[in-house]
Amino acid sequence: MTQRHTRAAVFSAGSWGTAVGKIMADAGTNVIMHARRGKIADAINATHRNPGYFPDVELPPTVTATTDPAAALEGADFLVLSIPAQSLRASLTAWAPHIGPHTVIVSLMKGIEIGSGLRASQVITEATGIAADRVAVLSGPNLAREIMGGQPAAATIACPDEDVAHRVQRACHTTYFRPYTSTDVAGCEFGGAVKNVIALAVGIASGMGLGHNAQSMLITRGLAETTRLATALGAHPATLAGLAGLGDLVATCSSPLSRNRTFGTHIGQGLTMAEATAATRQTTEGVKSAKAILALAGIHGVEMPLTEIVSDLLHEKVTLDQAAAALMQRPPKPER
Ligand SMILES: NC(=O)c1ccc[n+]([C@@H]2O[C@H](COP(=O)([O-])OP(=O)(O)OC[C@H]3O[C@@H](n4cnc5c(N)ncnc54)[C@H](O)[C@@H]3O)[C@@H](O)[C@H]2O)c1
Ligand SMILES: O=P(O)(O)OC[C@H](O)CO
Repeated sequence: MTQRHTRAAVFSAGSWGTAVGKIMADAGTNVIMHARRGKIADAINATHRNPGYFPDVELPPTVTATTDPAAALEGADFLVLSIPAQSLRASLTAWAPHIGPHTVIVSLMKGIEIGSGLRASQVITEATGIAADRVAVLSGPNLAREIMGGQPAAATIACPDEDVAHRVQRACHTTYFRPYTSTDVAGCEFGGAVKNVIALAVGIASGMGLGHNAQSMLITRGLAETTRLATALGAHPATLAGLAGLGDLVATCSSPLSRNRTFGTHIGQGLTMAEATAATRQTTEGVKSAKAILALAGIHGVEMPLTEIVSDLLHEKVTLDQAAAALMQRPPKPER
C-alpha cells in the first residue's frame, strides 16, 4: 500500500507564505497555496513561480495553488497561516468552517491584535474554537528572500503539545532550514512581534545617520524591554535569548531586506507616515502592533521606552530630534 503524502494548506501566497510553502514541499509535503488573486494562483500552477513576490525562484512541482479556501483545506494535515496579523480574525471567520477536526494550525504571524492585545495564536483559538494544543507558532530570524535563495536559517516551533511541535518540525526540516521545538508559545510570539517595533527604531536611527553604537544600543535595550513584557506575560526569559528573540531581533534590525527596518529608515530620513506607507508594498507589522504592544505594557505596568517613542513618532506626536533627546535624557538607572 502506498503511503499518503502529508498535506499543507498555506494561507496566503505572500512573501513568507510562499517561502514556507517551498520549505514544506522541499521537506516532502504536498503544499497547496491559497491565493486571493486568481492571477497568482494560475501562475503558480502554470509556471511554478509566484510572480507577485519571487518571480525568479522556481517552486517544487508539489506546490500548487487555488483561490478556493474549501479546496485548499480539503484533507489538510496542516493549515499554515501567513497574513497580516490585523486581518487574521476576520479571515478566520470565513475559513474556519473548512478546517478539519484534526488539522494542526501553524501560525507564522508576528503581530499583536489592536484592541484585544492578543497574540496571533490566541486570536486563532478564540476565533476558531480550536484548542491551543493544536496551534503551533513558527518564529525566528527568517528573512523570506534569503530562504527562497536556499540560504541556511533556523527557527523555533512552539506548541503547548510537544508532539505537535515535533510533527511541525519534521514537516519543515530541510537541508537549509533547521527548526527547533519549544513549548513557550508566548515567548516566541512576543519575541517576533516586539522585534518589529525595535527594527523600526533601528531603521529610524539609521535613516537619521546615527552610527552602529546607537543602533547596537537600540537592539540591546530593545531586547531588555521585549524580555520585560514577555516575562510579565508568562514567557520564559531563555526564549527571548533564543532564535525567536535575540536571533530574530538581530536579523531584522541588521538587514535592509526587513520591511520594518526599511520603513523606519524612511521615517528617519524625514518621510511622513503617508509617504513611508506609500513607499511600502508588503506587510509591516510593527507599524500597527506598536500601539497594541504599548497598551499591553500599560496594563501590565511594564516600562517600554523604545516602543513608546516609536509609537509617538508613528503618530507624528514628536519630531526625530525630540525623540532622540527624550531617549538619551531619561533618568540614569542600573542596567537591567
Ligand atoms: N516576509 C518575511 O520575511 C517574514 C518572515 C517571518 C514572518 N513574517 C510574518 O508573516 C506574516 C505575513 O507577512 P508576509 O511577509 O508574508 O506579508 P506579505 O505582504 O508579503 O503577504 C501577505 C499575504 O496576506 C494576504 N493578505 C493581505 N491582506 C489580507 C487580508 N485582509 N485578508 C487575507 N489575506 C490578506 C496577501 O494577499 C498576501 O498573500 C507577517 O505577520 C510577518 O510578520 C514574514
Ligand atoms: O521584513 P520584516 O521586517 O517583516 O521581517 C521579516 C522577518 O520577520 C525576519 O525574521
